[in-house]
Amino acid sequence: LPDSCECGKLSKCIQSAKILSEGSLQYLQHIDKGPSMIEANLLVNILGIPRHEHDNFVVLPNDSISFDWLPESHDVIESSRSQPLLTHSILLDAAATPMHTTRITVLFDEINMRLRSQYKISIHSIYNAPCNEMVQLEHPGSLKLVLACEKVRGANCQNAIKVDYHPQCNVDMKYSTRVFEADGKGEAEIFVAVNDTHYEGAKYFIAYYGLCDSKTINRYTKKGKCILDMKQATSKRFCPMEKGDCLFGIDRNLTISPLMVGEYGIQLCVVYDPLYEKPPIAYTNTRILAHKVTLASSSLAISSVTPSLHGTILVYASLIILVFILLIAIIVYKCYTGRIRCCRRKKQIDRFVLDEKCLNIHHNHILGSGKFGTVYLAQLSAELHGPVILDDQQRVAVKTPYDSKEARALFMEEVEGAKCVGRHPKLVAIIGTVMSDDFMHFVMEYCHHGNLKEYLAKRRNYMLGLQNRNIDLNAPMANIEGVDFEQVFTVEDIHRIASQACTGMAYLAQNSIIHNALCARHVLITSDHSVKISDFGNITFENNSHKFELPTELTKWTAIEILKGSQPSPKSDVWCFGVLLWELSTVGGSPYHNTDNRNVLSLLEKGFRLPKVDNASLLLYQLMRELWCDSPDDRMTFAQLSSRLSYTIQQDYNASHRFVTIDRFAPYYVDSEEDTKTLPILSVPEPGKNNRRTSNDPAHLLSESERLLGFRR
Ligand SMILES: Nc1ncnc2c1ncn2[C@@H]1O[C@H](COP(=O)(O)OP(=O)(O)OP(=O)(O)O)[C@@H](O)[C@H]1O
Repeated sequence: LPDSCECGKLSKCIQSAKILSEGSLQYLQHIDKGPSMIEANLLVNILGIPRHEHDNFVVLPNDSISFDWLPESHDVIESSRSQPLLTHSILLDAAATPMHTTRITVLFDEINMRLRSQYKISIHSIYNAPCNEMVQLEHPGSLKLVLACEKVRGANCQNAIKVDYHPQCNVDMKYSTRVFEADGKGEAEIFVAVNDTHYEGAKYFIAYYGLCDSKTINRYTKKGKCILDMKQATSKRFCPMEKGDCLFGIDRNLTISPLMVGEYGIQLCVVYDPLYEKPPIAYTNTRILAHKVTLASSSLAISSVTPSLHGTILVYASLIILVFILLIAIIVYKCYTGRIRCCRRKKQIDRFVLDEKCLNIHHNHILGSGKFGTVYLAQLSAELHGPVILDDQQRVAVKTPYDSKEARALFMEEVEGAKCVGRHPKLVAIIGTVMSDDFMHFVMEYCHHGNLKEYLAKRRNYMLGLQNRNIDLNAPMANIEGVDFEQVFTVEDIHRIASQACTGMAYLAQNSIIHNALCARHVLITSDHSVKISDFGNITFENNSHKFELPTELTKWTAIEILKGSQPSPKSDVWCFGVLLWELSTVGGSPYHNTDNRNVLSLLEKGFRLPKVDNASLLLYQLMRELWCDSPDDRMTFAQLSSRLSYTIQQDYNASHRFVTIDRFAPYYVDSEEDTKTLPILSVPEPGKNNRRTSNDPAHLLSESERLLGFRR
């Protein structure tokens, strides 16, 4: 410590803190916290925090400490479990213990308690009581904790927690294939060769195999990824060679019978845990990446299929062709008898092309404008029965690019992105395009309440109006005369919108699509107040080396690793989702509202995060913080987030007041008007506009940002 360390300057004095590499599980008890929930109290000892004359550091609950399990990313059975939850931490008397000790209480669901063994406890900040100072640790100290039987004081080892290593998938393997005839049917065998020496200590292997679903097309390579749908996949377990006591013998061939034309996929996992007697459960709604087994569609289907199978295939193929011809005949007949009058497609090349005559654009009704185009209200001809059910007025939204080469290029990106993502109830659906040399129109579902950012601002202003009239809707006998409940916003609305947006994002992630621009402005609200994710102009695909260009206007939503130059992943969308949750909780506040884009990364690197706000419960804020972990690997997936959200909503249901509260003086509303607008790409910024907010003095920037982010000075 430098001599000059004083109160108020401690954050500069403290470089890092270590935590004792062991924790102790003090006691374990069943507390009735709902079905199958177990509450555990853990003692955490902290070592190595530098001492100081004012030294009396403590770890405060919530923000300063986090508790994570260490899941394995390729774990096939992980997604449907809920994570352990840090419910509270209590400071123990620091003076009475030789080390700084804190007690935390963690809520496990019973399955996790039985199966999971490794957790990480991280201390992010410490509190110095005499100085009334929160000190952010530059490198959060982390403690890896194994919940092993002997660490549970007073536990009966027979019944204590099992140390468990989950199956690890994506195992190196080689396979060979054989096709043969059995009982007049075609059969195939896949022989798996695993290099056992790599997997010493393996209890057994488990292979999942079945028909390969290659629907997820990589935009750049145009090839599909092989994905196994666990609803249809079969599993088989086999043992490493030498294991005499293996229950399942040593044959490693997977028999596929009867053989069907198509590609097959195989995924191999290794199980180490001696206590893991049963094969891992593969939940039926899980889809896992698999190696493609090429024999099925080429060698097997064409050259090796037996005559009887060949016959069956021929019969099926002829039937399909017949049905197809019949369908075409019906469509042609309907077209010529005038039932599909308007939108007979000229070309069949692009299924999204619409006839201009089908579209009546209301040029005087602008829904909004963005970076590269204007969105108008329009109507489709009543005769057009597209894939999307429209309202009774057949209303749609039509985007038209500004008149510039750059705007048209961005417009085309968005159209291509929208075609790529496919259809999902929580995504704005593309209805079609109308293109000519003179104009370009992108026709999409109409969302009556517009974008979420403006939707929130409208409700916030209405509720401020109620406050002006001294109406407190949360008061037991509130005067609700004249209150328009369409215009108020509830805590339940926060939860509902968050869950619906999460469903849409989970669909994208499941299809390896990264949105890259998730924020309240890009979420639209329909006439029945449900959510649709929009703006697919920035999408990329997982594991794609294509250079990603960060949209600068989204810096404040962008994940830390992307700001540092890494490639995006679904986990970077998870970060954006955290910011979206914050926007919801502030009812449309602007994140880091008074911080210049250029300074966001350095603040995040220092560990600063958006502060907790009143409408977010502790649980919800804890969840947001987990979405803003530095490392994408430490963030949960959208599938996990979805179950965490439902859990949080359930827990918050009784605790929270019904209507959101609005702090009219909250600083994050100051610029929100400005943030709802996006300037057209051709517009020239007002001179000196950016200079208004910031000072060039980095020290000033930091302290100002600290204050704005909610840290006490
Ligand atoms: N399908 C739709 N239904 C109703 N309103 C829409 C629809 N699409 C867009 N809008 C409105 O038009 C506005 C402008 O949309 P647009 O996509 O051009 O820009 P943006 O969402 O602000 O994003 P960006 O400028 O980054 O492209 C939106 O904010 C929304 O209010």
